Formats: sequence, C-alpha cells, structure tokens
Amino acid sequence: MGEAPAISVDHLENGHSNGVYVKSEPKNIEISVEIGDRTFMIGGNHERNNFSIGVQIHDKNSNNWFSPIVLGTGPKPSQGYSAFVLEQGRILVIKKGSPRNESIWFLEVDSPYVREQKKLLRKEVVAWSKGVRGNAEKPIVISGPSGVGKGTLISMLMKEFPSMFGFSVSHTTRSPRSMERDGVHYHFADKKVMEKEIKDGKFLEFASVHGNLYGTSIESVEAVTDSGKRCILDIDVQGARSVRASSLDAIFIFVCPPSMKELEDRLRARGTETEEQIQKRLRNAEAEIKEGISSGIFGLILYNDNLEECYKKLKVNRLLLIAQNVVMF
Ligand SMILES: Nc1ncnc2c1ncn2[C@@H]1O[C@H](COP(=O)(O)OP(=O)(O)OP(=O)(O)O)[C@@H](O)[C@H]1O
Ligand SMILES: Nc1nc2c(ncn2[C@@H]2O[C@H](COP(=O)(O)O)[C@@H](O)[C@H]2O)c(=O)[nH]1
Repeated sequence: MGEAPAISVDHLENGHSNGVYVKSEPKNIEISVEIGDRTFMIGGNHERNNFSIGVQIHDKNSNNWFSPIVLGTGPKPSQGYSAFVLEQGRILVIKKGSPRNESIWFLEVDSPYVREQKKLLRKEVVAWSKGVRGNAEKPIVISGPSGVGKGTLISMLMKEFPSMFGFSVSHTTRSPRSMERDGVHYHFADKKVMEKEIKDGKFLEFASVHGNLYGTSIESVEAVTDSGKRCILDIDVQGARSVRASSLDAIFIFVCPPSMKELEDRLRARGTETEEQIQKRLRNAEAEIKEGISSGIFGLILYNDNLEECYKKLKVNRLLLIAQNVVMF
C-alpha cells in the first residue's frame, strides 16, 4: 500500500509536527483529522472487530457520515493516537504506549493506490499500511522467462512507489546493452573476478543463464534493505530456487507470457539480442515456464498479457497476500 519511510517516533512524539494539521487527543480513543472538506475519525471500533481500529468519514458538504471500505490491517485498538497529515493523501498514525515496531501506521486516504481501488471497487476506500523503521521487509523475488516483462513491471512498481521499493542490482558477465549503465542496471563483471567473489561467499545466489553468469551479491541486497526499502530481485528460476533454500525469507512471484509466440515477438521487438541469443532464450523459456508453474516455489503466478492489467493484478494480489499475512506493502 502506501509508502512507508523510516521515521523516528521520538522526534514526532516530542511534539514536532509537519505543520500541516495535527489533532491529538491522548485521552480519547478516537482522533479526528481534517483534510479539505472531510474529517476522518480514526480509532473507534465502528466495525466491532478487535483486529483493527475503525475509520469513519464526515463530509462537510453533505453533512453525512459514512464508513469506507478499509483495506489492509490497521493498528489494534489503543488508549491513544497522534495523527499527522502527510503529503500524497496519507495520514501518519502513531499508536501511543505500544512497542516501537507496533507504533507507526499509515492510513492512505487519497494516494494513487487508494484512488485506483476506489475506481475498481466503486466505493469509498482507505488503506492501512504499517510503517517501516529501518527494518527490512521481506524481499520480493520476481522470475519468469526472458522478455516476459519482469523488468517493465518492476519499473512501474518503482515509479509508483519510489520510496518503498529498491532494486537489487545483480552482477553479470554479459556485455552491457547500449542503454545499460554499470551499477544501475547491472554490475558488469569480469568472469574470473565474479567467480572468485562467488567462492569467497559474497553472493546470495548465482546461476548460469543463457550462457552467462548472473548473481545477486549480499552487498546489493543489503544496500537496499539498509535504505529501509523493500528489495526487489529480478532473477531466473534457478536463482529463485537458491534464494528459497537460503536464509532469506522472501515472497516469490512468477510472470508467464500469454503464449510463446508473444514472448518471441516481445524479445524481437526489444531488439537487444541477436537471432542466436533469441533462439537460446526461447528454448530456455519453455523449461523455465514449466518449472515456474509446477515447482511450488512461487506464491503468485501472473500472466502478463495486457501490461496495465497485469500491473493491476500485481498490485491487487498483494491484498490477497496481505490477507494471508504473507506480504504487506
Ligand atoms: N504486456 C506486454 N505487452 C507487450 N509488450 C510488453 C509487455 N510487457 C513488456 N513488454 C515489452 O516486452 C519487452 C520485454 O520486456 P522486459 O525487458 O521487461 O522483459 P524481462 O522479462 O525483464 O526480460 P529479461 O529477463 O530478458 O530482462 C520490452 O520491450 C517491453 O516493453
Ligand atoms: N539467477 C539470477 N538470474 C538473474 C540475475 N539477474 C538477472 N537474472 C536473470 O537473467 C535473465 C536474463 O537477463 P538479461 O538482463 O540478460 O535479459 C533474466 O531472466 C533475469 O531474470 C541474478 O542476479 N541471478
């Protein structure tokens, strides 16, 4: 869901606000936050559930109260909250008297994600997400055959949620493509040097893919998690299998093409491989798709037919995964 920057509770609880609008009533179990013509009442248990506090909205123009659909899991009822209006249609809610890892929450009331959900559900929607305080959340491993659109989907996710996701920059021994920059798209590596680093235990996983060596260094994953972002790994199925067997607790997503013909067309249209390399990638794709679907490694399998639809599914499915307590973003 919303972006979850690292935030210091001490700083906020000592009375510094962002100066936009703050109303904190420690003795009241509900707080009200005004944004434009609306007042959000946060904290009551309107839904009568003990899992998540309620949210009600008052619209000044119509003088009506209504209960929105509340996505995600919010904080459990508490004795007091503080609220701060943030940019991008989000409210920071700090639950008082809670352990630090339970104290920071974000209620998205008009973020791009919530606007999209409103359109999809045709109802008023708000969404909870939990704050990240420097602790890395489960990384996301995205696999699928070459040319299926993994990189495209990842770019869309990173563009929409720039402060939430960070890309793990892999090492590879293949030559850079014309638009690729060392250290951004890949760390382009010498084979002997990379092999030595693998031997020295510097890699979380590595694999020979389409005739070149690729690998995820521990340093690359740490660089992302240290920045407080959720790490995304774009790796092949062999790499996903290795990560699955490693100590890294991750979420695994496999992307399938609508057909082999479409995969071939995409690879050709991308224009980055020679005919021989395209043929090799297509041959490997068949085995990868079989393994991706049947191996049981992947918790979510997406078909990338229409790009926008697939991206939507990637985002909507996270709700399903949240409900299963597998992922929260
Ligand atoms: N749903 C889609 N419909 C049509 N074209 C698409 C779709 N998704 C991605 N593409 C295009 O297909 C090509 C391959 O996409 P992309 O480079 O993202 O694949 P990839 O899975 O990351 O490949 P690789 O594993 O080789 O890095 C790109 O030109 C991209 O613009
Ligand atoms: N096992 C790993 N596979 C990786 C890694 N980085 C990328 N890849 C996969 O390689 C293919 C080809 O990529 P391309 O950039 O040459 O088109 C693609 O399917 C990637 O998922 C890695 O670190 N480890």
